[in-house]
Amino acid sequence: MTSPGWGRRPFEKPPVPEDYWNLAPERAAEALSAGLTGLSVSEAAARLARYGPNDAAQRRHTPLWLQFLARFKNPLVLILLVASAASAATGEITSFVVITAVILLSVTLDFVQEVRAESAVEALRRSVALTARTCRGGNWIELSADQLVPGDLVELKAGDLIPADGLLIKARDLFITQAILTGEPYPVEKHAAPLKAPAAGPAEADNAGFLGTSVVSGVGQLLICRTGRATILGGVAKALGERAPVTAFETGIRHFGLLIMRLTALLVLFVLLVNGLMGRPLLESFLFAIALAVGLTPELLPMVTTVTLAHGALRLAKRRVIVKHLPALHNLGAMDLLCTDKTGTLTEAQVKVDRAIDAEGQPSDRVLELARLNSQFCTGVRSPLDSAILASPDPSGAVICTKLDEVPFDFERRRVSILIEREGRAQLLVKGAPENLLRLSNRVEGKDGAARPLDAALRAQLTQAFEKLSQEGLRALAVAYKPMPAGPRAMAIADESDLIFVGFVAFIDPPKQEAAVVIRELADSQVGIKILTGDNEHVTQHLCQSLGLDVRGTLTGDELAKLTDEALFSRVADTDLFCRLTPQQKTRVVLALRRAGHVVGFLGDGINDAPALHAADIGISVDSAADVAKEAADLILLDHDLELVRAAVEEGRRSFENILKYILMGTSSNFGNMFSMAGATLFLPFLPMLPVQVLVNNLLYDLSELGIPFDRVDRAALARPQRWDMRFVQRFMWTLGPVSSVFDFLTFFTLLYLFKAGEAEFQTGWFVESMLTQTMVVLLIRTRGNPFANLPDRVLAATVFVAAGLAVLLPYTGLGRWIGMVPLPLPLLAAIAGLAAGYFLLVEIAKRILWRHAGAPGPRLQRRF
Ligand SMILES: Nc1ncnc2c1ncn2[C@@H]1O[C@H](COP(=O)(O)OP(=O)(O)OP(=O)(O)O)[C@@H](O)[C@H]1O
Ligand SMILES: [Mg+2]
Repeated sequence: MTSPGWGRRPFEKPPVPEDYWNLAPERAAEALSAGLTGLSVSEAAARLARYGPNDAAQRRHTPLWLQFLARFKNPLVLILLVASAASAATGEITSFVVITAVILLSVTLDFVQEVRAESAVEALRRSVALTARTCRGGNWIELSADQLVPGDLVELKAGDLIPADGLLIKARDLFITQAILTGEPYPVEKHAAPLKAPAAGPAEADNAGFLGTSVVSGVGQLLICRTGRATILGGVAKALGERAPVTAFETGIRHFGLLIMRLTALLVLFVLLVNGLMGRPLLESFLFAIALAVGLTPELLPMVTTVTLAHGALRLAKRRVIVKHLPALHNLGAMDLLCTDKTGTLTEAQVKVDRAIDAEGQPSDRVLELARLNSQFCTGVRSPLDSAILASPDPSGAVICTKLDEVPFDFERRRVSILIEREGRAQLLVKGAPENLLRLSNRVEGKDGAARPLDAALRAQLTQAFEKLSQEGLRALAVAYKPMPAGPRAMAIADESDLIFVGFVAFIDPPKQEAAVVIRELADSQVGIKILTGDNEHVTQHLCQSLGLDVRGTLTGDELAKLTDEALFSRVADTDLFCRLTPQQKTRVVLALRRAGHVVGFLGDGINDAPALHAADIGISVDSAADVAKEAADLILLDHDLELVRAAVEEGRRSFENILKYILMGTSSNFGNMFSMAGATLFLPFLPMLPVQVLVNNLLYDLSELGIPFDRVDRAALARPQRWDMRFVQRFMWTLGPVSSVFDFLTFFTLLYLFKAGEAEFQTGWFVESMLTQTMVVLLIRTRGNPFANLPDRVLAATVFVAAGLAVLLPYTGLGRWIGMVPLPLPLLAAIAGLAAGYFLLVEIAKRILWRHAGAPGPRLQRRF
């Protein structure tokens, strides 16, 4: 609802050079006229006005009256404006007044509804917007990231998405993934020290942090130098965070719009031609043709779509689900496959240490002590495993040692290394996935503390011990260490070799029984589940067993790495468990599933889930997730509960169905009426309806449809994924359109030959008949089954009956007379009622046949990438 500021002063460029990373922090702060202690509240406000908000789109809020005026740029409204001017110029005051009223009413209606819907949704979106810890007026506060300005000071910690571009003024073991900028998947370490040699580009600027990159581990402080569009990423992506891909439903709606436009053009030309040949007055023919075009256009479609989606989003918000991106609801309605992670979704995420055992399988305090030191010093995202280790009883009491360095956890290595100094000796402590640690070890520590070689037999024995733990459903981490030479106080990944294996820490994480119930419900409504996890296959299989889920096929990351995309494509269908996946492999699986024609949802909360969240049709995350995951998601669950996903799927299907109702109405009843109107010009000696009457007719029809976004939806429509099927819409149109026309011609016949109606009476009679049938028929079309068993929502019932009632009463009022209507005799009204009843009966029969043959959701298209 905002557009780039119209003719207003553009935002200023930030006062630092583009290669500000070559400046010392003090120089940069000076250039920014800020200190290194943050801004005052008033200064920040002034800067926000000068440099603009920190979002890539940098939109100024357009005043409401300008937004309102902007609607008059719509071609349809322009045609109407021309028509009203033409009427005024030729003295057709009645037409002029009615057309103007129609324009004002429809524009206002549209505007008010959309503004209300969008501001409600915007408020929801803001409630889950990214925040940054910022120093303002000497206090550290959590601030919405779009409020940041050059000169602000921001704190960074593991899991954060960097909110703008800036210079690091503090950094401790700070590792940042810059894949989005440089394509480099591994995190790079950043320092607060000035660069030794000037850096040519951001890739070499090890002292700067950039918008959109994420903190893997460590902590830091960033002096914000450039915000919004002045950032590197902001310059590239005009609207960051707004997911551009159009949903299949949106494409469908566009095709539908084109179809209607073509038909309208044809019909209008036809009418103009016929009237011209028949020598009717030019202005009147023109106005009539215009009125037909207006009548045919589904002008409320954008409003109905937005209001329906917004209504769905608000209902979901009550159930604690936030929709960040409205069209995502379409995809939710179409989703037939949900990929999910394990921890927190299928388990309670209440991880506890079950036992710690040494290489011989005996309980060992030493293992726990080393694990605890490792967890205590690691600065990466606090994993539930670390929290569990730190929460377990401490047998050894506080050990006195200092941390020298760290190589943080990442999902490729699956381990954390900490270099410590203890009693004057340097030691490397490694904790991570057992397979990986066993591979890196060449010795084993015995009970006596002595290390002996790790031979093949011992290796097999340890692998077996690990598998046994996993099969019991216990997650396990291995612990290993290595004495380091005195001197160097730093370490690198290369040091993680020739380790001494010490033992395992095993964790329990109780399965979430409710999840199994929801998974079954999802299966009943035709949404399949696949589990994509970084954990190993034994634990995951055990978990599925204890939840009573039967799974077909398991694929591990190692196996997956050997498959080509084609081979993977042929395997995904009968594989339900994907284990030990790296973040990139999660993405590969999602893409393969999409290629197989599925509409794929992905639920995950970790940094490692972010790429797959992006790749899926619908990314779903939770409020407590890492920033990157939240940012990549379309849907945020405020509670980590699969039931919310089920509710969201239902809501997606509900909005699909309600939008479809409007479209089906437009293609059948409305289309049929306008079609007959054009046809009637062929043989009637006068216009079948006056242009103003057509416009009023259209206005009342619009009024009757206003309740559609709030309507109830059949159970049958919620029972399976909803896909846009243009062929079905067309079949609907070419069946119900003619049905409507048949009755229209029967009405003509009745009026002309049975009642010998004159021009005004004919036009009035037909107005009433067409209004009655057009509006009331929604009560039949809105449901796939028996309309008496599936009653409409109160709002829709009210709009329909008010519109129909107004249509019947209008001829008896002054207003009716003014637009050329005459009161209808009762027998004629009765005949019209009879005709309408016949029409409803035929529609009901045709509708049921159509739906019976509608078959499964639309064809599964193979997608190309
Ligand atoms: N804090 C940690 N220290 C050492 N190793 C870890 C740590 N956290 C995770 N790992 C290792 O990395 C593996 C993958 O991590 P994790 O299980 O969290 O992946 P995931 O894909 O997020 O799983 P899930 O589907 O359960 O969310 C773990 O199985 C474990 O071996
Ligand atoms: Mg996870």
